[in-house]
Amino acid sequence: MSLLKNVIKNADRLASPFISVATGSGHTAKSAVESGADMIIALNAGFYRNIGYGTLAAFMPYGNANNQTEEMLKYHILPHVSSTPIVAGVFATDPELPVKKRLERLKALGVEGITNWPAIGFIDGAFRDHLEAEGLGIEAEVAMLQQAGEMGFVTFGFALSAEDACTFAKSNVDALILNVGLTFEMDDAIEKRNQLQLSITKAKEMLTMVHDTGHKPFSLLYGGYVTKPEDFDEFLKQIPLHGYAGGSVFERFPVEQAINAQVKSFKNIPFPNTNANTLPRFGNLVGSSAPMKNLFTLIQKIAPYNVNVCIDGESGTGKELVANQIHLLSPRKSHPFITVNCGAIPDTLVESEFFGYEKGAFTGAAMRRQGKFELANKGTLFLDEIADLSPHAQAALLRVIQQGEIVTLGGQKPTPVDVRILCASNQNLEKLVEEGKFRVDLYFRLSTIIIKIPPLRERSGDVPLLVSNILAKLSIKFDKKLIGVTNSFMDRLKNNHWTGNVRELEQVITRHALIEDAPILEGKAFKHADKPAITQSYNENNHERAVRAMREAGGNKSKAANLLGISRKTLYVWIKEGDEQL
Ligand SMILES: Nc1ncnc2c1ncn2[C@@H]1O[C@H](COP(=O)(O)OP(=O)(O)OP(=O)(O)O)[C@@H](O)[C@H]1O
Repeated sequence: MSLLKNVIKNADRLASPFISVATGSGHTAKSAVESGADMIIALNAGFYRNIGYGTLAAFMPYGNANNQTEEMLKYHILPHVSSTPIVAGVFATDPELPVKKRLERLKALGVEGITNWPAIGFIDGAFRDHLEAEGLGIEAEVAMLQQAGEMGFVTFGFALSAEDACTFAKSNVDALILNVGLTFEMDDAIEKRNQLQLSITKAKEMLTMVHDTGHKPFSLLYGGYVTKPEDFDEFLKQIPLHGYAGGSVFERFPVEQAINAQVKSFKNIPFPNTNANTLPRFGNLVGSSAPMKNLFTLIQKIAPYNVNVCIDGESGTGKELVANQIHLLSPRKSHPFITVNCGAIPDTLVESEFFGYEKGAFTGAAMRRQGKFELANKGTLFLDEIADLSPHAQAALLRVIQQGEIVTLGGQKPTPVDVRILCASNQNLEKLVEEGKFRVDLYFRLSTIIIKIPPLRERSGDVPLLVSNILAKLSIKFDKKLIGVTNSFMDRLKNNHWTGNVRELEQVITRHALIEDAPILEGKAFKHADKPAITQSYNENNHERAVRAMREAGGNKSKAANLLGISRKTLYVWIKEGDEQL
């Protein structure tokens, strides 16, 4: 069964809102995948938006809407998507192919779901009456979705009114996308609240009428006055929605950053009344051991103040989750949270990554590009793997921290930026300072507060909670009943060394959930399969372990990182450590 079908079937057990991005280009699809979106909807509206038309242009069946969508999928979107489920927006009347043929072609491309688009619901008045009379109205959309359902697609009824939503629900669509209007950004706070409340009322009315029909399809919100995570949080508090299907909230300029920052924050919104939420947690951090409770208290204390924080912890201990939680508990929470992986920036690109560039600043600079500091303005910048910054990059970073302003490449005058910096490292920064590899002045600027996340082996009491949390997520993902692990397996998990910490635990549980057939995992294969010789040879250093893992994985970096239970980023660091020793 497809991933999408599983999620929909287990909708009431979702731990966090289901977030989809409606895309009309390869660029936005790529960002959606990178941001961890649960689904992508390919709509030609996004295509028109990209070439500068208002979205209404997309509702006109210019040319052949289905040809456009199919080509957009084939040449732009699919090359960037591997496992994220894709839903295609299909026009119910196709001038070129019988609808069944069109759906077959989309199936062959790997599309998992179908929605009615351009939706007739956008059209009203006499024109709609004529279209309905011609058989081009909602009945045609219902018939198209029914055909898609019979062919094994997951069907999404895209509805603009309560009546249309009920029509789709009664025709047994798998899911509804409830459009509550266009997305508007508004400066006037009172007006925005009013408009938001109006769209909440509209969505509530739509969903109540649908539920009154006796149908309870998976329901996603679309559009509306939703530009910030708090806006969607308001909806979730008042209406039993399963998630957000996008609209232009994610496709704002600069697109890549907007999608990335927004999707993550939307997914972080606590979802009321789920099993996974009954676990002791602090935001998305699960834990109840004494060191974790201390950590949560410390985060709570320091988060509201505008101080830079350095997060210190081994690979996979949850440094990014901690950084995100600090941001969410700060007054900056409605501004961007931008992550930079310092290990991934080549030295020559440091300035353009951090500060951005003007059009024409160098060959190839076809348009102005904002740097990470500008993107994070008023928000939080999370510098991951900070120890990987070259001396040159360290100097550039220190300058902007000291001066509170940036100058873009090719730019003339400095622009002030207001950014809180959080950084993380899985190497000992103090030691690097002593060794002269990290600037002491920068270290002091970044480490006003140091937060240490204890390795998992020092808080084995958290293992059962983490296992429950992982199983809850996996049982939805794989549509398997996963209740727990046997006592003997739990003892072994609690006593394991966990070099790769929580990430490694996630990988071990995932492997067992897949290979074992019972709802209670026994972990018979654990010793041999999950603790290969590489993790048992404690006298090997990280570089040697990385090299051995690379050999075992036949040179495949992702596989090697998996074997060690570390991220690819960390694998690079470990491989590089050897070069430095030579
Ligand atoms: N306390 C926790 N509760 C729930 N999940 C956790 C916790 N700690 C870590 N995780 C999960 O473990 C994985 C690794 O977390 P994260 O990426 O934040 O670690 P990291 O320390 O930043 O790793 P790296 O140094 O390798 O980048 C993620 O899937 C995260 O959700």
